[in-house]
Amino acid sequence: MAVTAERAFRLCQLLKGVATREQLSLADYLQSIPKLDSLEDLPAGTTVLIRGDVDAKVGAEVGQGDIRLRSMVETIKFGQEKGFKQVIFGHLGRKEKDKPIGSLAKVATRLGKLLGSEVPLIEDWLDESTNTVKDHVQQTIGAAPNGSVFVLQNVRGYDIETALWKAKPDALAAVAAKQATFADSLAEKVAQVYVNEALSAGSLDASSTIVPLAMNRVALGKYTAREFEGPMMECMQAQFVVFSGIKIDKLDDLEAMINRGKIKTIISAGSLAMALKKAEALVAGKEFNLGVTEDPAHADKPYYIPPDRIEQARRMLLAGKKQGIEFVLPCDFVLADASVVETLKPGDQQFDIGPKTIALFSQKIGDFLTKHKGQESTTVAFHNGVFGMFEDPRFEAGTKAFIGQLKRLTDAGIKVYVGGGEGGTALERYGQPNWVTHCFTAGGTVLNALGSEPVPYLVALRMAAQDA
Ligand SMILES: Nc1ncnc2c1ncn2[C@@H]1O[C@H](COP(=O)(O)OP(=O)(O)OP(=O)(O)O)[C@@H](O)[C@H]1O
Ligand SMILES: O=C(O)[C@H](O)COP(=O)(O)O
Repeated sequence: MAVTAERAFRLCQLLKGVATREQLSLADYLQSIPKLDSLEDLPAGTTVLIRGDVDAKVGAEVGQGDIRLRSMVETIKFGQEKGFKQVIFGHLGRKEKDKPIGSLAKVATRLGKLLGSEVPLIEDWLDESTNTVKDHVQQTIGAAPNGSVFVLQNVRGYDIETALWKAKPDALAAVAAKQATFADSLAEKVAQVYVNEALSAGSLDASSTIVPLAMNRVALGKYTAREFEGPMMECMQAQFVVFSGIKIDKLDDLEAMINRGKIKTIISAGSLAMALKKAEALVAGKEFNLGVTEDPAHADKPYYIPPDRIEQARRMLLAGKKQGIEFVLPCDFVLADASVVETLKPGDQQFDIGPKTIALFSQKIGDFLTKHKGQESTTVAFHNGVFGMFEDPRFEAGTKAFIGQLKRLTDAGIKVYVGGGEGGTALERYGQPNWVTHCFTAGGTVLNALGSEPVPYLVALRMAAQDA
């Protein structure tokens, strides 16, 4: 089915929040999107385009840096058994000024190893002057035997992929028209069946949003469907939530989780905690200086927290307290010179929680365990983010210590889930996989699913499935 610029425009409006979205739950999205097994009836030789989770830093040995690739194997094997010709496409990293975009060569090689078959990489596959697929792609796939698997070179090498990211409302129609051409060309020259097996591809990329609209059939891959239906649905019920990191827009996700009414305890650090700390002081009629974090001279910095976020934090605190939620916030901080302070002065910046906070968090975990004694098997904890600039050993202590606390919760019988992203990296660095119940292979997607915004590719797949 051709996308038509209007349908693409409609989807772009929904994704950018310009048009009003239906209020749907994660379960509603999952119900409306077909699963991989729905493609059982397709004959051998059918070409299937797979949006794959190829954003992986593949290490030297199998098992190193390839967890996202391994997550795709079951779905690809299903297609191989059916005799489909499968074309995997997706992104690796982001375009950075003066740096060449990453190549998927290592990813294709590792996928080949995991599948036990050759996985050729198709280079130079898009004509950017027209946003159409080059003819050699069709010829290569056409000549390949059934069961073949290909990888298209990094889709982010082409500007069309991320054209929606920064598009302003008045530019949406033009961007949608170009992306519709791209999607239609993939449908005409590559495949009319599309599978999303890219749990982490939560950005507004054309490959995971507009492209499915051009397809006759769409489906959610086995791993992705299972992750949403199992662990993600369970995290919706989390009573214990740890939220940290530097991105202040995570406040929206935490607010949505609070409004769901299940949370009993929130431990926070990083920017979110700074906003909550300030809000807590304001509610108590006190002052708490955030240092450079609230200084408008730093408004262009990632750690800057604007006044409207403080107001939001105040609203969240009040709503949370009404529900009986306990907010556990840092009481000391590590500064740039590694000194530890309990209050910040103008000009100060915090890079980690201090030792008193580490002890406080440990004590609060103990309190939580005591309170939930006997109910451990039905209690869920969700952990997102890191407590400081942990990549620098001077500021890793808070993050490192807390990974041990996750083990403590798991050992007590509580189900502990870790959102991917930096929280997942910290678990890898300071702990063992079995210290938690499950670690997601995605960060942003998990926050979207649990938080305030729907996952863009679920919105797109639902629309594609309804129209197909
Ligand atoms: N004071 C701080 N507290 C927390 N993180 C900080 C701080 N200062 C710098 N950072 C950096 O912020 C990054 C983590 O924040 P971010 O909000 O991006 O979390 P994340 O885990 O990547 O999120 P996601 O799970 O959404 O991918 C780390 O690279 C960390 O070094
Ligand atoms: O690594 C990730 O989190 C995903 O691949 C998404 O990457 P992006 O934030 O560059 O879209």
